[in-house]
Amino acid sequence: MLQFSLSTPRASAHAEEASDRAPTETVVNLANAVFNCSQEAIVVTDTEGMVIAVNPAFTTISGYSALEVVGRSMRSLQSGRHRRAFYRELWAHVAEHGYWQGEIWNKRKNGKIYPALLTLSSVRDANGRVTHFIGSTADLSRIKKSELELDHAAHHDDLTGLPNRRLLITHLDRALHRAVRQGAMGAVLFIDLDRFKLVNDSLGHGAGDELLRLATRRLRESLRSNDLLARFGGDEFIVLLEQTSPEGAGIVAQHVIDRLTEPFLLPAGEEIYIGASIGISFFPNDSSRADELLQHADAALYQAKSAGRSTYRVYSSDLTAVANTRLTMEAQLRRALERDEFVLHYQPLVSLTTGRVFGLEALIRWQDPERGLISPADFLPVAEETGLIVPIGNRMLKVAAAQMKMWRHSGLALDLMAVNISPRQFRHLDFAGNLAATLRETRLSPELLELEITEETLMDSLAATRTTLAALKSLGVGLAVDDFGTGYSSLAYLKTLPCDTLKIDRSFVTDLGQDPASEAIVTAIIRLAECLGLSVLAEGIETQQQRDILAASGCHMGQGFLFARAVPAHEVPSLPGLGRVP
Ligand SMILES: Nc1nc2c(ncn2[C@@H]2O[C@H](COP(=O)(O)O[C@H]3[C@@H](O)[C@H](n4cnc5c(=O)[nH]c(N)nc54)O[C@@H]3COP(=O)(O)O)[C@@H](O)[C@H]2O)c(=O)[nH]1
Repeated sequence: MLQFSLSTPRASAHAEEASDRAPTETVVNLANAVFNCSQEAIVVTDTEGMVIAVNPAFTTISGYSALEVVGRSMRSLQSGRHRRAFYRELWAHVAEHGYWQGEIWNKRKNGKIYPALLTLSSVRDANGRVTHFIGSTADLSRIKKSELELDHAAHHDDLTGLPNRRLLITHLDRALHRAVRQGAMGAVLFIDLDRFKLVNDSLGHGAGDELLRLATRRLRESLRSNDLLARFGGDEFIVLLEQTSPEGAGIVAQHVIDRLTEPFLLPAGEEIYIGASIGISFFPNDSSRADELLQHADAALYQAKSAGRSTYRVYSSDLTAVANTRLTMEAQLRRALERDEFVLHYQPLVSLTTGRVFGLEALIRWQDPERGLISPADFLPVAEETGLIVPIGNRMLKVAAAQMKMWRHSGLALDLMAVNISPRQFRHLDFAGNLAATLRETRLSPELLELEITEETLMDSLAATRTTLAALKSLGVGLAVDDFGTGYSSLAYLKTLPCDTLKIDRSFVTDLGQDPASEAIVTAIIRLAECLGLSVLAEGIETQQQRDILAASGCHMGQGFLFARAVPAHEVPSLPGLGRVP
């Protein structure tokens, strides 16, 4: 162990003070202990920079033993990363202030360069003459590594490793400046995975995460190495293309869609089909602000989704108006939900042979205080798109169940309350639990409630549908396939679902008596229902002729304007054909 006694003026003064209280030998021993036990590398040089002593921490950090460096010039230990001017300034500071502190690059014996915090002090004798220099360095490699890791974590997405929204904005800002400077065109592609939420909701978040990783890989493979791919959040990705053209961006968008439309094989063996919709905005033409460009691409994405998904759309200024309307509508729907402005109207379900009203279909309306009664076609698409349909639908389910309970209690001869369930509501993880709570709260017998689920929703994700239907069925409610005939039902699959009723879509009923093809389809649906042991009900009956054809073909239940339009709750007790329990 090297022995070294500190002898700076301050140290001397302290030593003298201390000598009044403790023997000088003790102070020297303490100084030795500090020198030898310090975790910082300490190097003592003479005024020419020749190393006189180093402590054990120096050996640990640098890899040099004391024997290897003592007697050598400090210069031989420099990293070579700093210019001469840097050292000139450093020594000038030491000369003026007696010390210098700052970050510096050092070199280990194995040649590796590492960052260190150096404190360099001059040591003066009793006459104020500089006798030595002491350099004390703390190795900053670990701290720097943590800083880098933290920086990476703050700017990248954990799951996919892609740049996150923050880093994207930084890149987009720079790309915008470059485009303006160079007079070039760039594009922002806003990508949303189609049907991703369905996978997440039905197969769980683990499967969803895996799908996002696989999708990321495909996206990377679809792009050039200098295109930026970022995860914007959830199932949304952004691609930033520089030096491109409308044709070029269109080709990239189509290629991305094609690649994401190919099936994905999850590790658990499920084969998943998703696809993607893309909105494109161009810079600097559409905007020279990053946030606006993203908004524009998002508006175009909305158009792509509305156009049937798995396609792309390019932003045009008219889209801003459309997006604004959608945003306004979303805010209005939220407020309407808070203020309880959604109401149900009820359309009678009628026996085609006797004309008796045996049930009701609950149909939502928005009672806006200023605009009056708003039809579901005008607000349900936005409610579905934004997910607001879940709380709205659940509220309506509860209102319908409570109302049915009350009407039954008051003696109305009603055997069925049919309620429409939206695709998103049906796929929501908590749907069956919510329904169970509604049945408990309203104390309605479950067999009096029938859930109408469209054929399209049922055919969307077969495995998940089966699980949800089984959960609903176990609660004892009835299940009807709504708009039957408009989807692409696999009859083999339909046979295995626990459904009770097929509702023939209005489009086939409308043409009855005029179009033999519609008559043939309706007859086929009625026969199919018979074979599957299901009830059949025809929607949209408007004429006596339609009613007669349906009844003659074996369909004995129906609804439509011929009998009654949907009416507010207070009109239900006086509906013609609605009896009372004797
Ligand atoms: N998720 C939910 N969806 C709902 C809810 N309430 C309604 N809806 C869906 O909105 C769509 C439009 O509904 P609406 O404007 O109420 O139209 C219904 C009937 O008024 C209409 N109908 C009934 N008979 C006739 C007829 O003879 N002619 C004619 N032109 N239209 C008629 O059909 C609609 C009922 O359709 P269906 O549900 O398929 O039985 C509609 O798709 C509703 O499903 C809700 O609470 N939640």
